[in-house]
Amino acid sequence: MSDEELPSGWEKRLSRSTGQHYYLNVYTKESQWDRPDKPADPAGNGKTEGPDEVQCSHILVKHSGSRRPSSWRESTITRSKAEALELVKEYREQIVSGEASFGSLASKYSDCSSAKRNGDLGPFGRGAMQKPFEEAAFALKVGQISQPIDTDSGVHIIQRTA
Ligand SMILES: Cn1nc(-c2ccccc2)cc1C(=O)N[C@H](Cc1nc2ccccc2[nH]1)C(=O)O
Repeated sequence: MSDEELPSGWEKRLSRSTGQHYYLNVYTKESQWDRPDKPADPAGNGKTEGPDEVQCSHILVKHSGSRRPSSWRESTITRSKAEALELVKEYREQIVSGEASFGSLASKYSDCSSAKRNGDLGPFGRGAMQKPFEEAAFALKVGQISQPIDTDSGVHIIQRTA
């Protein structure tokens, strides 16, 4: 079945962070990686509580096992995952204690290109980011900072800003 023949109620989207396609149920805004083989259920199963979109900033510390162990800060990132986790924990402590602001540490230390915007990723919906990041982001209240989150990109802390 070609893509034009997607079952009704589904849209094919491209994930900015993974470069993979995913499928969005236009009624419930639920997303899935697998191609749907039947029409979208308008009722859904109520899983999509909470907002359609959130806005977050993050600090990403990459490591040697990251999907792309390179960033604007370092052409070849060799730190271990354990070292990345220690750094992220230190940054979180500095932010929570008031010693430093989230944006200032993101702009200096985040291995994501969003560092140029003080870590701001802009608003995003479900299906746009790697699943562990998405789940953590959508579980945050505005202003809250996550515990360290592992994705294929590295170790993150996330602050929901809207
Ligand atoms: C998802 N995304 N948005 C931006 C971004 C947004 C606003 C302004 C500039 C860059 C960069 C990225 C991105 O994938 N960056 C990757 C690292 C990365 N991997 C992520 C996984 C989840 C969320 C954010 C993430 N950032 C990179 O620079 O190697």
